[in-house]
Amino acid sequence: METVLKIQGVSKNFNHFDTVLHEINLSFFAQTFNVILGQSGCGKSTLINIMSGLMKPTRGNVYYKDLDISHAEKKEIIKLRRYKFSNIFQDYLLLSELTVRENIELGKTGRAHDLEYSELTERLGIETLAERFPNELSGGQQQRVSIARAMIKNPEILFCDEATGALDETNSKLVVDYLKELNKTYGTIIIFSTHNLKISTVADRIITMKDGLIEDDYQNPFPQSTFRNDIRRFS
Ligand SMILES: Nc1ncnc2c1ncn2[C@@H]1O[C@H](COP(=O)(O)OP(=O)(O)OP(=O)(O)O)[C@@H](O)[C@H]1O
Repeated sequence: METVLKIQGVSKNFNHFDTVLHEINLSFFAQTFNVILGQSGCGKSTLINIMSGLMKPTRGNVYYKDLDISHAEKKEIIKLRRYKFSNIFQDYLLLSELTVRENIELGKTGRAHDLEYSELTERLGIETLAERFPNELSGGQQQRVSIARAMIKNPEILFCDEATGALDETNSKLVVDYLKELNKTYGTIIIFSTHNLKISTVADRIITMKDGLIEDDYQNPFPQSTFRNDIRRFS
């Protein structure tokens, strides 16, 4: 399988002494759905931000194919983030002065493989909200708008940082099933960080983190094609 993203010896310190990631080594492969599981504070968001070129590691390297993102020029990272990478952020980051439609269309690249606004918003159950402003939406609606904005460019890698945290079971299923479909249809690499164990049922691979370290990393022998979030127990 083709390696698309490779993290080599990545550590991150905040304030010169707080080490929140310790020498992480990971590779992500084409067309895979990956879940990073771990409790709050274990370093998932920091790792996602570093992998997606939003933050520099203190030590180590992040490669997108042959490009060392951790040492690349800003303009190369901007181009990569414009066309290849997309992030769903935990705190939505919607622009308050723009409508839902304008917020979502900000994510477009203008290239042929952008997704259709109408299909995307229908799939996410937000098709009636186009003219509203973010402060007129519930938390779950805002989260789905931010998901649509990240999806619309149909990226090669979609980084999802606790992307269903504000959603009820029905809407979590809408989102996770759509992510799974994008993964199957377009080969989108999904890297989904969460503390919700249930989401890992649809993943090809499950990486668990603890205290800034990779604790476990294994293939899911039976990835589900749709998200069963009504399962209460795991065996
Ligand atoms: N900018 C920062 N400055 C200092 N410490 C930070 C900064 N960002 C994160 N941290 C610390 O790094 C550690 C990891 O945080 P991170 O947000 O990566 O964890 P997480 O696993 O994503 O948590 P959650 O699931 O709650 O989002 C935490 O102890 C946090 O307090």
